[in-house]
Amino acid sequence: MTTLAVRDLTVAYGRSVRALRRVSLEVPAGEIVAVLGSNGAGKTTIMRAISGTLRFHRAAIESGEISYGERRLTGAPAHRAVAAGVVQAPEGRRVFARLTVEENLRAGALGAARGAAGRRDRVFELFPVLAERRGQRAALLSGGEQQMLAMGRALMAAPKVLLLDEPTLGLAPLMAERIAETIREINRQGTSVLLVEQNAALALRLAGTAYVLDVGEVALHGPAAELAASDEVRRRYLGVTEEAGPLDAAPRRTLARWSA
Ligand SMILES: Nc1ncnc2c1ncn2[C@@H]1O[C@H](COP(=O)(O)OP(=O)(O)OP(=O)(O)O)[C@@H](O)[C@H]1O
Repeated sequence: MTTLAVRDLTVAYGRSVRALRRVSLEVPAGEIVAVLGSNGAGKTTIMRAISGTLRFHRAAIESGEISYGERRLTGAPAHRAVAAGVVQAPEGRRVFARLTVEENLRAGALGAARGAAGRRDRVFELFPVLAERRGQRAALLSGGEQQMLAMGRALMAAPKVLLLDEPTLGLAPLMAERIAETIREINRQGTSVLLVEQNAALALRLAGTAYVLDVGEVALHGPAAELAASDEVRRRYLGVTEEAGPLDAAPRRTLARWSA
């Protein structure tokens, strides 16, 4: 079973902004792993480091390792990560606005042409609305549909590990819920998922394991259900106040701080 592993990763933008400090995390085969944290905590930077896109943001790995099974991905360019099976859905759902849905999907299969038709059919099964709109330009899709297309495009590269950066950002709750269900289904069909989310409640429901980043360091990590029950996570990331009182029926437990 192949694990995506990040070990002691330190990343800096230019010479002065150290965005990650000795971050370690693992995505075991078949799991959904969530990374939570407030603005600027370093969530996007982890994704960029794994997907080999730091260089486009004038950032570099100072120390540490990234590997997928036996393959060392530390500092590798994006195409090597993709070839290893580690694929990120486009950041900020950057679909090709002027291309049709189908053309966008075809673009995602570049480099993985064999079996592309079958994978496209699977994407259409996961997202029936994309099948209905296959001939339509991506610019005409709603925000949620564009997110579906971004995920569909990543799936066209036949990922073993799918990297998702804030897939529910800016979506209405119902649409966010549909995206969440699809992430679960993608995982059920055998793809591991590393999910970065500000929507901690949603991420903790989906994930088996979660990491909380705080100013570039892993502050907590452990089983998602335990994190969801911890006072600190509930207060800081789930918006639950101390005064929630008797109406607040969710289980409350004190969580020991895990070491990173
Ligand atoms: N292109 C960049 N140039 C310089 N500093 C950057 C750049 N991108 C991010 N940073 C800095 O790196 C740190 C981590 O940012 P990052 O975007 O990874 O956090 P994040 O947890 O994804 O936050 P958000 O939820 O706001 O996207 C922040 O201090 C941020 O200001």
